[in-house]
Amino acid sequence: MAAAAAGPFSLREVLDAFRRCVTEQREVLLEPYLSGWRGLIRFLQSLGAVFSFISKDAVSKVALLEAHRQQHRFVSLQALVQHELAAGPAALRARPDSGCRTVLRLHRALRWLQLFLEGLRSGEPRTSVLCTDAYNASLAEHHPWVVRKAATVAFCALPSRDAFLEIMNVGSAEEAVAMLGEAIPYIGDVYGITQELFAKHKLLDLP
Ligand SMILES: CCCCCCCCCCCCC/C=C/[C@@H](O)[C@H](COP(=O)(O)O)NC(=O)CCCCCCCCCCCCCCC
Repeated sequence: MAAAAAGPFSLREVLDAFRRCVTEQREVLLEPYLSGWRGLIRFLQSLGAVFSFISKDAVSKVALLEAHRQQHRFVSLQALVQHELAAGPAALRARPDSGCRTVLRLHRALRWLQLFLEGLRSGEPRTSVLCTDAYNASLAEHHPWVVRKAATVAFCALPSRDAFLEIMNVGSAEEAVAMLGEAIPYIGDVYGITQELFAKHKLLDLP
């Protein structure tokens, strides 16, 4: 898979990617955005086969966006949205493979990530509880019952908080928590800009 880089996951690369995302003009750059997602997917894949139905969906969405990015040479999320909106809102809503509806799915997952990382940082030891709470406050309302059920079952297989902090590969638990504190605002910034962009163009409910 071209999306996967070699070597073990490190939270640092995800932090770096999301840090590179936002320009001075408050645009979201697609290349680091998709790199950040590739890093997250690699992490998810390292957690085992129970999560493969989730990582497969994320992989296909990142691949679709990467193809759009290369085909149209989009630099930013704003350019992608503008390009797809030019065909008219009705045409955009009718496209099951649009970049906008695909970004929207990842965007909702980014909110999950933000909440989950905040939870990890807070010290709650039960990662499955953190994960379920973050999911219920973000993605769950957009998923049908069967997906919610499968997700909730998978969350029970999550490693403990200590194991989680360790596989982030940034050193001690304290260092991992410190890096979470650094990463969360960057992720929140990308989330906030995307949310505003999609709200402005009434794209938050794209089917
Ligand atoms: C660490 C535990 C990981 C738990 C992941 C939590 C998110 C749970 C998502 C469950 C999605 C189930 C798969 C199916 C999804 C699709 O139905 C659904 C709708 O798509 P459609 O409109 O094209 O049909 N897709 C989505 O909503 C997009 C889901 C994307 C999930 C990406 C999750 C990446 C998680 C990365 C974990 C990294 C943890 C990092 C800690 C340092």
